[in-house]
Amino acid sequence: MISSISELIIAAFVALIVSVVIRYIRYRPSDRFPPGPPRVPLLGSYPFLLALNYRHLHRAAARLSELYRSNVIGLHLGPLPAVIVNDHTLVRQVLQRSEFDGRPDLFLARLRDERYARRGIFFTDGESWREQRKFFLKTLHEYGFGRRNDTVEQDLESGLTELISLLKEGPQYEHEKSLLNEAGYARCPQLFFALFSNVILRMLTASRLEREDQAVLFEVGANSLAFHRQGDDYGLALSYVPWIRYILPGFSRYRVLREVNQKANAVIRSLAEQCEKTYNEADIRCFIDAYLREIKRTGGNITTGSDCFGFEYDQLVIGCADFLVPAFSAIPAKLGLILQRLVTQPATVTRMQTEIEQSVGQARLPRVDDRTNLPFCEAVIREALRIDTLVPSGIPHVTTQDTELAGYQLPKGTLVINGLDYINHQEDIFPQPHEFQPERFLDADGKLSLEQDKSIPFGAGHRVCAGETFARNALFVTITTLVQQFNVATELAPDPAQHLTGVIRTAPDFWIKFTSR
Ligand code: HEM
Repeated sequence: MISSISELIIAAFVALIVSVVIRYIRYRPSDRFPPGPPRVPLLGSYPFLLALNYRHLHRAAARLSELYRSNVIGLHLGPLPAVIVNDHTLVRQVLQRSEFDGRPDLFLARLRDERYARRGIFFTDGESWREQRKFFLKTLHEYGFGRRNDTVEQDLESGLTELISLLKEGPQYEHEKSLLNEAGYARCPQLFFALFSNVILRMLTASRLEREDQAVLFEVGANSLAFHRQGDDYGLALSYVPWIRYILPGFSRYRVLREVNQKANAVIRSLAEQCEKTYNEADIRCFIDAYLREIKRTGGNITTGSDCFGFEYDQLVIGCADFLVPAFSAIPAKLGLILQRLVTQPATVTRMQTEIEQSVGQARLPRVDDRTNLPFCEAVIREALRIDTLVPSGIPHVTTQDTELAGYQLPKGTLVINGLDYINHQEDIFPQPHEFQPERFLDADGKLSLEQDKSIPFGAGHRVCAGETFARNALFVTITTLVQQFNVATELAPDPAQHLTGVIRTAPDFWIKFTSR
């Protein structure tokens, strides 16, 4: 009798546990939450994504859209409810509606800061983000960021002249030796580490580094690229279960990520200290001076470590990193992807060269102003930005209130992943989406048609990429200069299927031959 009662209790207990586990696994925040995979304790739906495609989570997400026949997928990343939006119209809505302007609190972002606080522009939100983004953009704009500006364009041209000399005459300094091999092939994307960071450096500090002093730029560039490559589309499991760093410091990639960020921050800190030493209220020379003035004005020099912040030193460091890191690695990575497309498209290169010949000639290098005169070259870069979307899943947003999307209910705090790579290959908008066709952005007269370019490589709305204009100008001037001066070839035909997905898409390091024309 006793034993049958205890068996009954055990059976009831097991049934209870099983039902709790099933309810946990199948949990949805509401009946109107989008369809999607179940979740497991701690990691949420991460293991299902990894099982579908552990190298490229945006492709796993595309597969989920097929499996659930839905362009909005509901799931959990760690404990957080999340949706993946794989539809052009809906992504536009997300980017335009202010209740989607939040950023999730990711540990990947926190580990960039000395005190693990949320700092910078990329990964912050609310009033602090709004105030800081406005200040950074307005002040950097004064120093030429994101607009036509003679100093910026001269700096770009100086950098390109140094690059041409390196490619034509070979390395002159120790740090340049690893950029070219004995057969004269150049290493990509490392070749471009100094080019754009040096331009941003002038805006931040009022001076650029001469060619002989640029070793530090190549070092920080390598760290920035490592940061971008070590992440994944959604910020790694480490972002959602930060304590796994104590158990698996290597596997979770905590150690390497923390280290590369600390190295980059140390360089920025020393730049800020140099500006501080010669700071003169009556002579504001650069962005860092302007920021230091703001720190003094608001009395905010003491770094609080709290998530609400104003003008303070740590914010200066991470905020500057938000502009330097993409200049170090996002634009070089994108250049690598464009060059890989060009080496397999000789007819495209010839057409670009003819256009440059007719409009610019050989006597001078192409300039930002030429963007309107070289519609085919501009279309090539736009097509490259579309086909190899640099940030395949955008940067995650988060809902700041309960809301709905396409009839689905999303609670406040839902992570929103914009499938930028998915929508930039949406067949109804970009016919033959996997074909490289710059002509898709030209009208019948061969003029660039912005209306026909519905791609969204930089996001849009309030959180649109803060460096879009700078990046577009930099890519245009660099690619047209290289094509004007050189023919390009690689030993092995590059294969887009080999691309790596971290925070951004990169081609694995490769060697490219620039032959003078
Ligand atoms: C080809 C190059 C680049 C591409 C494709 C790109 C793309 C993007 C994308 C997709 C986002 C996220 C938008 C969103 O949250 O919806 C972003 C954000 C951002 N980008 Fe870029 N980016 C590039 C280069 C740059 C450069 C060169 C800079 C600075 C010098 C920069 C600075 C930023 C900043 C600060 C944000 C965060 C904006 C915010 O959250 O308010 N980016 N970028």
